Amino acid sequence: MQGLYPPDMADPTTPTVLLSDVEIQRVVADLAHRIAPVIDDETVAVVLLTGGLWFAADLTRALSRVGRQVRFDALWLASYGDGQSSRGRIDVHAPYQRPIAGRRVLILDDVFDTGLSLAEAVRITREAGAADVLTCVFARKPWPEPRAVEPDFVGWEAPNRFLVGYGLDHAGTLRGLPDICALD
Ligand SMILES: O=P(O)(O)OC[C@H]1O[C@H](OP(=O)(O)OP(=O)(O)O)[C@H](O)[C@@H]1O
Ligand code: HPA
Repeated sequence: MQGLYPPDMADPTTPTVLLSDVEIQRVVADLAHRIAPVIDDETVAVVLLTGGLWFAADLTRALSRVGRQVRFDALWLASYGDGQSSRGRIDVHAPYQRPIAGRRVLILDDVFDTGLSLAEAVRITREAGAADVLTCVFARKPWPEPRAVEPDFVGWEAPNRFLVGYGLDHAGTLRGLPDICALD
């Protein structure tokens, strides 16, 4: 890929579009309708940085449009580094900014793959004293065995391919693609 977007079909390394930005916004709006009845304005939406940023920005605005003005915080976790498979160890780069003890928390992430990142986020959140922990991922990838924690809300069941765009990166690149694409 030569930095061109939309894709140059003659380039064999061009990411294949799996879900367009228009379809992404439909999925986000649908998630907001499903989530709104189980949260209130005291709920803390928590983005898992870095990849969850784009989804969390869209979902919190979609929630606002259906009447939910959530609080907001971030947890900065990393497990993939620059590779295409999980290192199996989660590094916590930044903890919560504000106390969440006694609050309902809605954890938001771009993709659920091995499930390790979400499980660690849930563990940290419970340990910080949250009253209740809900989880929502934009995309869930298939996995051969049961994962420790399944998300409460899933926007899109993704194929088992390496995804980029809408926050998903390849070694820090391609997060800003408006569509979700497969690189393999
Ligand atoms: O279910 P898992 O196998 O844990 O994979 C999902 C996690 O992997 C990515 O994060 P990454 O560690 O690459 O950091 P990033 O958010 O900076 O991309 C993604 O944003 C999820 O948080
Ligand atoms: O398919 C993926 N793409 C980018 N980052 C990821 N982290 C887990 N799975 C993926």
